[in-house]
Amino acid sequence: MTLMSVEQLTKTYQSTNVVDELTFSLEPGKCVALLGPNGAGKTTTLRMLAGFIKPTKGEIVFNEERFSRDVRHYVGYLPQYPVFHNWMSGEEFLTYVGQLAYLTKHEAKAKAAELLDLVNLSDAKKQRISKYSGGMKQRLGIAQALIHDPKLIILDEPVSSLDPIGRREVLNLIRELKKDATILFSTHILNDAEEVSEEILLMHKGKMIKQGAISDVSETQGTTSIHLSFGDEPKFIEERLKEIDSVFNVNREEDGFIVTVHDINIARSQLLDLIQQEEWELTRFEIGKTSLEDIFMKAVTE
Ligand SMILES: Nc1ncnc2c1ncn2[C@@H]1O[C@H](COP(=O)(O)OP(=O)(O)OP(=O)(O)O)[C@@H](O)[C@H]1O
Repeated sequence: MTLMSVEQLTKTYQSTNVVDELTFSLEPGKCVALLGPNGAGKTTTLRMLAGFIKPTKGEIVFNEERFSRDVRHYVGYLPQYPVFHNWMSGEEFLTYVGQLAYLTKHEAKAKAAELLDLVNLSDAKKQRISKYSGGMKQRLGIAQALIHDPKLIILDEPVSSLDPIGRREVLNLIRELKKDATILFSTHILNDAEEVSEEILLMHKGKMIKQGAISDVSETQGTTSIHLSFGDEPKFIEERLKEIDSVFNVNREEDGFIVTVHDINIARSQLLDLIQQEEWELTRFEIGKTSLEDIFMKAVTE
């Protein structure tokens, strides 16, 4: 079953399609990372999905039905630059937000306590928000997005501006939340995507250039690399390596060679046979997988 499907979603500003015919769907219970460099159109996409701006063209369908109510009933949203009333305490702020979401004061207080516990801020609930660290503010922002028990949680760059401690706190929280929620978050930091999400949507210049499970996306990119170093560089080594049929490419590096190969098992034995036969002094033989970073760089520079 699909939680949300998006078809040909487009936003045009001054005759430029900053979001250009995106089609994808979100499955319930998954954590999906929307990746892309600055200006790719991530924020604009998320704002349309969260119901804050209208698409120029295209369709957003929730739970296989046309929205019967305003999409904001189903979606919790943390903007890239959340604004808080810094003079309030975390507890006061969440109670206030709860009342804005039509909870009674009593319900709002109970919900605030539940959420403060969930985002690990119970100990700081009486502190003014102005005293919170960046990570604490982001966690409060996430709690605010959860006030009406949304089906989908959308987080715009939730960790990009945080120091390593804040980043860790928020990534841990996302990992907790994804146990029983569907999360879509944007980032330009690939490690964050690899760490907590199962799927990626990769955007560039408004277009979707790659999408799918992280494992599939890395595998479909095909090649694997082997880093080789030698004590004394053997003569004609580059030519000799290129002669091997499973070798796809050889690049010279400062400390040896990066050999990209088609089939790692065949390449490993062919390379080791050659090295043994020639008695080359091998000092390093390291297999590397194509990382999400490589895929990203390849996709955005194509
Ligand atoms: N209201 C607007 N009017 C005109 N252009 C806009 C508007 N909002 C966004 N844009 C343009 O749309 C493009 C995509 O912006 P968007 O903020 O969605 O990108 P992003 O991927 O979120 O980037 P970042 O990581 O920098 O936030 C940019 O070129 C931006 O200048």
